[in-house]
Amino acid sequence: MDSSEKAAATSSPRGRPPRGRPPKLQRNARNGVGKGGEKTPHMAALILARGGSKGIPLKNIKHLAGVPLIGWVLRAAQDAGVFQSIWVSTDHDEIEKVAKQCGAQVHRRSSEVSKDSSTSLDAIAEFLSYHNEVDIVGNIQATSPCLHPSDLQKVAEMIREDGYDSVFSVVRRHQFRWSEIQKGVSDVTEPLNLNPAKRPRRQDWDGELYENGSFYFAKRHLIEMGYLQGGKMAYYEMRAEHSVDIDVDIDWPIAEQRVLRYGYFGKEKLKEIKLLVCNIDGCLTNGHIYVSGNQEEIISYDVRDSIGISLLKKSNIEVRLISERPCSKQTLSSLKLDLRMEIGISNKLAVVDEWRKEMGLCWKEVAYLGNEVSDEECLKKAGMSGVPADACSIAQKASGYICKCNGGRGAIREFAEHIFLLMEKVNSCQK
Ligand SMILES: CC(=O)N[C@H]1[C@H]([C@H](O)[C@H](O)CO)O[C@](OP(=O)(O)OC[C@H]2O[C@@H](n3ccc(N)nc3=O)[C@H](O)[C@@H]2O)(C(=O)O)C[C@@H]1O
Repeated sequence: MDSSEKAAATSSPRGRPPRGRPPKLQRNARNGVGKGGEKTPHMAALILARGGSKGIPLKNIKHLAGVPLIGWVLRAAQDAGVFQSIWVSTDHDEIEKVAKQCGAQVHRRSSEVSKDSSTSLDAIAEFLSYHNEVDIVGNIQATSPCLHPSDLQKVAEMIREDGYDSVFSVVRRHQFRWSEIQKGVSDVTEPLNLNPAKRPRRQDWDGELYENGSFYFAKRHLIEMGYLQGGKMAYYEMRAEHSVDIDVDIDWPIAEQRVLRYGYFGKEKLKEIKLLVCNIDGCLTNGHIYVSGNQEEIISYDVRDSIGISLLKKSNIEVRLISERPCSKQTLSSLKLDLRMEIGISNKLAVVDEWRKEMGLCWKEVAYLGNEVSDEECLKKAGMSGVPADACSIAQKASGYICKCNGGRGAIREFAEHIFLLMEKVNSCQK
């Protein structure tokens, strides 16, 4: 358990009696806690991802730190191990494709619940009307990408064990609020949650709880009555650093930094990278080969990539090249990259495995940049994996990072920077 997970486990969910309109629900047998051998209620994770988004076009699948936005929460949901099914509800073909690549099932929703004016509740209710098997829905918002499986496990327990009907995420803030000055109504402001004569210090004040939009869990009956929050309600308090809400486009770069520092990168702990293996055609080059009259191969590469390679070497990360095609060694050596390479390799996994054993490394210490079907196994095994933006979909699916740059056009340099960023994360966790 890393330090962030440990603190998340100590987050304090506290139940509050419902106030105001939401009705109190009767616990029924179907949603019961499993006494007397009843079947475990079906808890479905549901990520709403419509195609039209206000600020950022196709926001839900835009790459954030190399991963499509929905990919971050899908990974957390999958690794939480508490859901009987994991769904993306969308009205868009491209989002459907990406959701399936990320391992989710897809509910194609109607245009009525995909409008700018449609609420999340409309879309969740529609999903439920098509899925009778689902008893509890965990609506996880892709716009909060720093979610961890441990958060979801805790909430599932609150619903299954403690009998809550609905649980939603909140974050604690220490913010002083002031009333609005409104022309003709009031021309002065008043403190709303502080006494200016006794301004509390941060450590003397518990702050206030705000919905942070990360997730909303609710039982079927509640949603069918038109509520996402109600019945026996509780909140789940998330750590402030995990609480990210991408609302407007200026939130995007902040979220990217946050996710690199505090996001969830999978079950296996990241290790320091010692070797980067890079496929030649389509990663080092753009895949084009020009053949001269005397059968000489001419390839092109990007100087940014050779800079990336020297930066990696300076950081003591060895770089090696591999290729399925018997490329011209003469052409490659004229690039003066001074890298060890193996060409004409039908089984890349066997070669990379040999290399890592020779260097005394485990797979977690190996990074792999590939773009083809023949790279799939290495991408899956490597501690860090990346593909250029124009890699084939099989390689993209197997990879943890999708570059913005194409192969032969800066992808190595970009992947190198991603490795350096993650190395900072590894090192800061070790301190
Ligand atoms: C559960 C709920 O009410 N969510 C609303 C949230 C929530 O109140 C805040 O996050 C709290 O901080 O606010 C909204 O949040 P937003 O518009 O960013 O939507 C959050 C995510 O849900 C998807 N979505 C939303 C509504 C809908 N009918 N279909 C969808 O696919 C979006 O694409 C996005 O990935 C808002 O800003 O108006 C609209 C959302 O509907």
